[in-house]
Amino acid sequence: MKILLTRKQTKAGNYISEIKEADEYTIVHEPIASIDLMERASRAFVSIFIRHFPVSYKKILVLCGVGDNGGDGLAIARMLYALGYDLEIYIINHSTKQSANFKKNLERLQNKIHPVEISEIDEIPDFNKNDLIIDAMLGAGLSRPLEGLIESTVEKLNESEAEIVAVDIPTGLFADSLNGDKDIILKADYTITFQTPKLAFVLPQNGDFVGNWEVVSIGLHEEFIGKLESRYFYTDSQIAEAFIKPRSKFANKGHFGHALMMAGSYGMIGAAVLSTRACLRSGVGKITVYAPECGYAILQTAIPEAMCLTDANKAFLETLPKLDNYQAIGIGCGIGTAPKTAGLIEEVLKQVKVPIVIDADALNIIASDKKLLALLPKGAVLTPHPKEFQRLIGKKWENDYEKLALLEDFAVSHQCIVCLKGAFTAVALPDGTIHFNSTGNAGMAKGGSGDVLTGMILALLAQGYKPEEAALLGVYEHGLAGDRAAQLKGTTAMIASDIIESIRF
Ligand SMILES: NC(=O)C1=CN([C@@H]2O[C@H](COP(=O)(O)OP(=O)(O)OC[C@H]3O[C@@H](n4cnc5c(N)ncnc54)[C@H](OP(=O)(O)O)[C@@H]3O)[C@@H](O)[C@H]2O)[C@H](O)CC1
Ligand SMILES: [K+]
Repeated sequence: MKILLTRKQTKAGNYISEIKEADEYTIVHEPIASIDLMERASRAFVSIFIRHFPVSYKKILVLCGVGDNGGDGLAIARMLYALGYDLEIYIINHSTKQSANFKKNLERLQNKIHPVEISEIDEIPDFNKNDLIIDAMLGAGLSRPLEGLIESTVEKLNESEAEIVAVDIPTGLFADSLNGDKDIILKADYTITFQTPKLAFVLPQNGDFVGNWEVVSIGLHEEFIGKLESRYFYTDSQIAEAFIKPRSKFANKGHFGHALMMAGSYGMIGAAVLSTRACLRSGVGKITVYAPECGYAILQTAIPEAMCLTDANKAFLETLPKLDNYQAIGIGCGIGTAPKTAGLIEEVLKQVKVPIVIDADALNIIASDKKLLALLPKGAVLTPHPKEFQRLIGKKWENDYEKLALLEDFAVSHQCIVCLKGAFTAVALPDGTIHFNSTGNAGMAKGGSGDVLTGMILALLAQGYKPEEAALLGVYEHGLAGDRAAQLKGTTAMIASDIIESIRF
């Protein structure tokens, strides 16, 4: 799914809103009247809302601004009222310019519900934990940080224990540009957003404001959206599943590649076990794990399906094995950063001729000797967590938007694929696009999860998936396996081995 922007810089240097353009195109070419598009959006919101909140759940306060977000609020209130919900409407008079759709929806209330107008700070009602707030104050039209009446309303809401559902975007949050440190932004518990995820929603710094969010289609013109030149994407099930290659009935193990996993050191053989097992669970034909000698008995016992080659060194990897017989190579999980291991990494980078996935200490080794960056093969898949990525680029970022710019820059300049791990793992491709992952959960923020991902990506590379596909599909399936594991064990209890046991292809 494309992530459409409300503030996109054109080649000429000015800014446009892709969402507004898609809106206008839909209105003219579907065709549909603007007020009917709002009706459709509001109905779509309600269809999701009623799944989460039954009629007698809580008293609902619908807080409306006077633009189209407020118009949505009025239409949503009318629809929920007709379904029997107990609600009050408050209009926050932040401006004297009411939008045409807002006015029309005010008329459509037909005196059935009488909105309370709020024009002064002392008229803002009290909010408490038995209230369910629908935030329709401001959405995609936010043009400056909050101030005055609307800022005070949001402050009061944030201090209350009321439960909050935002319409489209929590009030005060810029959809795809940086808020100031001191900006007041509504802390929503849920956000139901229209048509496209907003870039702000996938950035960790905004997690407190957006809460759990869901996208609902409002039927904007697909062909128009298809033609937009987007830089940001959201990997949903439709995109990920389209990559999956079916296994032919007459296939044999030779069709699915022979992978080499170079992993482990004394005290970290577990990383070799996890990554190798995850690789096997992800469809590889054969795997050889190359580990220091101390890992031999452990690996042969723990993973009978894998072949094991050992380095002469007992404790860490030192000597380059033959790389000829493999379709893909994985390197880095638990290898440590001994100087001799660093020498091995340099040799691998110089000699590798097949797709490669590089993780953990292999990345740290590259980061500590920047000349190795020049040896990164085109199309290499790198799987750093944020600290490892900071070491690679040699600097810290001030905010998540700067992080995205650095990520894009790195992937383009090194022509490689970077999977920056975290909630909504960001996969940057050599063409400069960034693809945020839709699966996964906080239970995966534990030792070993990254080793599992490396193994999964290695398996896909060995099976002949293009590096871009292997990264996007691997990250998606890894998160999905994590979500299944969380259902079985809970996010606190689940461990990396549970993720492996939940891989399903
Ligand atoms: N395609 C879609 O997704 C659709 C979305 N819909 C809904 O429409 C809103 C966007 O509506 P819009 O009218 O463009 O914008 P808002 O309602 O968010 O706000 C506009 C008004 O707010 C004023 N404004 C802006 N910033 C501030 C501020 N910091 N403090 C106070 N007031 C502010 C702005 O005034 P100006 O002075 O800047 O002119 C406007 O008056 C979208 O979010 C969806 O909810 C449609 O329903 C269907 C299609
Ligand atoms: K809102």
